[in-house]
Amino acid sequence: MSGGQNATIGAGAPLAPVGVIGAGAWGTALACMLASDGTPVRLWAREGALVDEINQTRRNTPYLPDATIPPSVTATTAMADLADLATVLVVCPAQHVGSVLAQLPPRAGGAPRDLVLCAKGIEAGTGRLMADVARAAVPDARIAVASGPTFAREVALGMPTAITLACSGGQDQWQRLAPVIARPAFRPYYSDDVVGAEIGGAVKNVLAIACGVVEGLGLGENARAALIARGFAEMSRFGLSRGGRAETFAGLCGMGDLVLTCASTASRNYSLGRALGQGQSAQQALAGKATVAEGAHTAPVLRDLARAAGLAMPIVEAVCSLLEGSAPAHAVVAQLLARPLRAETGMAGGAA
Ligand SMILES: NC(=O)c1ccc[n+]([C@@H]2O[C@H](COP(=O)([O-])OP(=O)(O)OC[C@H]3O[C@@H](n4cnc5c(N)ncnc54)[C@H](O)[C@@H]3O)[C@@H](O)[C@H]2O)c1
Ligand SMILES: O=P(O)(O)OC[C@H](O)CO
Repeated sequence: MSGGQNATIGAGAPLAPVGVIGAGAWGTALACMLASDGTPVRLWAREGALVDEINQTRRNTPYLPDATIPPSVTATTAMADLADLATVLVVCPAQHVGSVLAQLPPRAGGAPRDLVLCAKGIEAGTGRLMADVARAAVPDARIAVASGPTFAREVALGMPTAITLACSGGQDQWQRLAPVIARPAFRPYYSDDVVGAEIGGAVKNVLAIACGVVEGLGLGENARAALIARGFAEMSRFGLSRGGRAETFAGLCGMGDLVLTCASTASRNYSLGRALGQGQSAQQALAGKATVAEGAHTAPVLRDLARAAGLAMPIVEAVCSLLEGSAPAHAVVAQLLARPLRAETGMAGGAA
C-alpha cells in the first residue's frame, strides 16, 4: 500500500450534496449514513407515496422501518433533481440499474460524474456486470463499486461497517470519493479491482441461498462451513476467470460478505434458501415480497456464464435446480455429496 491511498474523512471540506438512486433498504441506509454529518442528500425513489412519507415523517416503513431519516435527506421522484450532482450512488436492484440510469440526465455543462454502484448482481439476459450496464447507460460516467458486509439496518443505526470501494479511476477517484463516502463508523477500503468487487457481491448472494438451504434441511454447522469454503472456491474460480484478483475475493466484498450473509436470517438470500430447504417452492417463498433477494436473479445467469466458460460451479448449479423446482432440496444435496472426490486446491482451473 503506498501512501497515496490514504484519504481522510472530509475535515474542513464543504458538504457537497450527494445523490442516491433507490430508496429501498440499502439506498435509505446509505442516505442516512451520508447525512449523519449534515451532508445534503437527494434520495430518488420510484414511489411517490414513499417520497411523501420520507419527507413528511422521516420514516421509510416499507423498506427500512427501524431508521429515523436525518433532516438533510430530501426524497424526490424527479431524476432531474440529481442532475447537477458530482457524486451519485446507484442503489436499485441489479435488474433495474440499466433502465433507471437511462433516466438520469447528463450533468450540466457536460461535467463528468462519479457513479458509485451499490447493487449486487448480474444482469439476466445479457450477463453484464453492473459496471458494464452503467457504462452503456451513462458512457462518460466515472465508475466505482461499493460492496461489502453491510446489512442496511445496522448502517442506518450508525453501527461500525467497512466496505471495499473499487475505483475504476484508481487513486485519483479514490482521493475524490473517500472523503465523500467515509464517516467515523463507515470505512471504505481502497481497491482498483472493479470486476473482483462486483463478482464478490454478486456470487455471495447465490451462496447465501445455498447456506440457507443447509439450515432449512437441518444439516448442521459443519455442512454450512464446508459450503462457505467450497462456495468461496467457486467465487474465486469464476472471478479469476473474469480478471478479478484473489486478494479481492479474500477481502470485505468476498469472504467478508460471505461471513455475514451465510449465517444470518437477516439476509434475504439466506432466508430464501432456508424456505427452499424447508420445502417451499421459490414462488411460494418470494410471493408478495416487495424486497429483493438478488441471488434468485443472479443464479441462472451466473450458471450460464460459468458453463459457457467451462467452469465448474456445482453449488451454483444446485441453487438453480432448487429455484427452478427441478428436484427437492434433499435430492439436490445428495447429488452434491455424491460428486467424485478430488483435490481441494486448484481454484484457478475449471475443475470443481
Ligand atoms: N439491504 C441491504 O442490506 C443491502 C446491502 C448491500 C447491498 N444491497 C443491494 O442493494 C440493492 C438494492 O437493494 P435494497 O435492499 O435497497 O432493496 P429493497 O429490497 O429494500 O427494496 C426493493 C427496491 O426495488 C425497487 N424496485 C422495485 N421494482 C423496481 C423497478 N421496476 N425499477 C426500479 N426499482 C424497482 C423498489 O423501489 C425498492 O427500492 C440490491 O442489489 C442489494 O443486493 C442491499
Ligand atoms: O439481505 P441480503 O441477502 O440481500 O444481503 C444484504 C447485503 O448484501 C449484505 O451485505
